[in-house]
Amino acid sequence: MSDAPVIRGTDPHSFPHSVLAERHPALIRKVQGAFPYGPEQRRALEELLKSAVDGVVEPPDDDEWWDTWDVRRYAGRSWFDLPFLAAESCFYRRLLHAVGYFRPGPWQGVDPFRPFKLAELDTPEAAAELTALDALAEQPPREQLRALLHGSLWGNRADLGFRIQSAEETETASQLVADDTEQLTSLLLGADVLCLVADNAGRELIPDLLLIDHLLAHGLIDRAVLHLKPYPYFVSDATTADTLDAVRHLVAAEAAAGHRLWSALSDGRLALRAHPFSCAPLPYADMPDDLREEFASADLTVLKGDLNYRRLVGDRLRPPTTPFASTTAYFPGPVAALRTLKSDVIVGLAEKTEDALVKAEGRRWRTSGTHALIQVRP
Ligand SMILES: O=P(O)(O)OC[C@H]1O[C@](O)(CO)[C@@H](O)[C@@H]1O
Repeated sequence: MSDAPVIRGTDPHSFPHSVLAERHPALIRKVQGAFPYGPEQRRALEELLKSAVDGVVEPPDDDEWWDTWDVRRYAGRSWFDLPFLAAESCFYRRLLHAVGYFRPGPWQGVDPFRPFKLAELDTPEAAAELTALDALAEQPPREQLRALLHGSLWGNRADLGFRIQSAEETETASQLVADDTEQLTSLLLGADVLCLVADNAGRELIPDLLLIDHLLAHGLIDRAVLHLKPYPYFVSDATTADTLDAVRHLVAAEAAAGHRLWSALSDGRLALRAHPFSCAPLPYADMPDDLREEFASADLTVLKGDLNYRRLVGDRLRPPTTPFASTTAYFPGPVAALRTLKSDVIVGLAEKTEDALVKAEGRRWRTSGTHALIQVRP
């Protein structure tokens, strides 16, 4: 089914079009408001704003990322004509370039999204996550694991890019459209090494870290490898700096998990990775050999979030009943996806589930973030 249509934003009524035409400009405005950038950066951001709305892709000459991932070929084309995954990825690269993130100088390495990510850590929702841990300890072990998995899953709803467009945070109608929780729990209980491919910082990363801590602290796994982005990407995607912020936050909150995670990082039971491919505009099917070997050496890889899901199954409009197992057969080891639905891509649905969703909501269920899934390919 690799010839299923690639998702693009060409249709003005489509979801990708709305992301490119509305979400990206709103994000630039937010970034402009968050820092006292100098004239050069302000000019570059204004140019990007114009280009994002009605311009074309203009790769900067001094950025080799465009060559590394062969996306300079999109120069001169409308953002809306590009494959959606490439359009978004190129947009974030341009945004970082505009604020001088990669250029030697005082703004080098200053994450334009950091204020938003830090604010996430201080929300009542993040605090509630920690309070809930005490009550959880009273539950039977399998129930604890299930609750932590679901905490990590629903934490994925918390990305800032998504909330820029959908202001309301609907708690109603939340449901799993595919639920392999039992299979995932069994796989985790038999695993020594877990790879967790993180998605967002802040309110998503905290439950991810609590899950990892639980697995390590109870001896359910020996080692965890946490895959992060090497630099800011898709607004709230977690980097090493964000992970350290989250662990420091847990330590400051005097959560025992914070101290245990600190030790696990120090003694190597929790290892961090930041592979360049994590910010590539490509599906995981095209991953380089060293990353493939890394995933192959784990007993289980869990991919978090919508973007990772799109990259795992391919950013294409496949029939929703296409089996998850065959779509991910190329992945070099057991793999699981934990994702709230925030884009058109979906596979692995039962026919009656798809029918019921379409009947009740048309297409909205695909992108509203009110539905989620846990899918596993052992
Ligand atoms: O943080 P997540 O779960 O990867 O979601 C990010 C999603 O937001 C978007 O950028 C816009 O919806 C999607 O394209 C992307 O998949």
